Amino acid sequence: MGLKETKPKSPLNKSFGYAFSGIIQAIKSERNMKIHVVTALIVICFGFYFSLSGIEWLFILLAISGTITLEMVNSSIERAIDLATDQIHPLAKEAKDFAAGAVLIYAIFSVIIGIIIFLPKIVA
Ligand SMILES: Nc1ncnc2c1ncn2[C@@H]1O[C@H](COP(=O)(O)OP(=O)(O)OP(=O)(O)O)[C@@H](O)[C@H]1O
Repeated sequence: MGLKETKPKSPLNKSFGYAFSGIIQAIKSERNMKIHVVTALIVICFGFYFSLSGIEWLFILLAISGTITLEMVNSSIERAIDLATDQIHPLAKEAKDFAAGAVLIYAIFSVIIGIIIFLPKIVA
């Protein structure tokens, strides 16, 4: 019998606790997470300064939450691969590079959203 069958399910409050500690641990241990969180706080301050509309906030919050979420998934994929093998393997490389590519695509999309929303307000 594997760990999955023997381990009882965690109560909901404990699961939330694990999730929150995962977020804190990711911010503490990942340089990119720190960059994303600081950038997000700066963008949110700009958002209040420029009194963004509801739709504009929606896009900004989607960009921020999507980037941070993908960065966490990328970091967990990196850890899972490092745990699975310490060998150099083309599949390990692809898995890590695909995950990093996913973050990059969303980050570029987020920068474009930021430019579309903030640039006209800054130049006005
Ligand atoms: N086991 C492996 N086999 C083959 N290539 C690997 C392996 N581990 C890492 N790589 C290559 O090295 C790159 C860097 O891997 P690493 O685990 O150091 O991530 P990183 O880019 O430093 O991540 P971060 O800076 O977010 O911690 C990967 O994107 C991949 O191309």
